[in-house]
Amino acid sequence: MGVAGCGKSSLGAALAQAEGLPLIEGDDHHSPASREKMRQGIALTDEDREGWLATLGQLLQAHPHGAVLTCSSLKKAYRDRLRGACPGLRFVFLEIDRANAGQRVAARAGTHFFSSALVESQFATLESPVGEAGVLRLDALLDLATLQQQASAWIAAQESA
Ligand SMILES: Nc1ncnc2c1ncn2[C@@H]1O[C@H](COP(=O)(O)OP(=O)(O)OP(=O)(O)O)[C@@H](O)[C@H]1O
Ligand SMILES: O=C(O)[C@H](O)[C@@H](O)[C@H](O)[C@H](O)CO
Repeated sequence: MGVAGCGKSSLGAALAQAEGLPLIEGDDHHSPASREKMRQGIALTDEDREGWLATLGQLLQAHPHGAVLTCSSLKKAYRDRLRGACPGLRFVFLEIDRANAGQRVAARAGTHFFSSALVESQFATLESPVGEAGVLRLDALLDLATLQQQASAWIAAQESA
């Protein structure tokens, strides 16, 4: 979880591969209307995210042996919604600052639907999950291999506890 550009898709893919788990790419499940809004630089509302979160919850339930989901999960209510669908769900929070997120999103502007004009609204919407149970905060500026190792070590530690 985290704002646009924090590295959800990159870490999600690496973690799914390392853990031998299926990957659910949250961005693939936004409605066409939501994708168009984001392309135009219009931030999604709670209402826009409602059906999307319901779909993601159903996808988690369809993978009872586990899965890696990439999902911005910006507000506590969104995370609680997913926890409701999938008890035991844990979150890896990729924390990044505005400048670096803005740079990353701008750098891929030609190939990705997300408008860089929206980065500020992502930070305005973000409610930090730090302090909630089952959350690992990672520094999104670390290299991908290190992030994957830290996330895998956390998962292993929780499973042996
Ligand atoms: N750990 C990292 N170090 C350096 N660059 C990274 C790292 N993780 C991702 N990136 C780069 O940052 C950009 C955004 O990454 P990615 O698409 O994984 O983020 P995201 O959070 O899934 O973004 P979005 O949700 O907006 O698609 C990509 O160009 C990616 O290559
Ligand atoms: O809740 C949201 O506003 C969205 O999920 C965004 O975070 C983007 O889809 C994503 O980060 C861009 O790829």
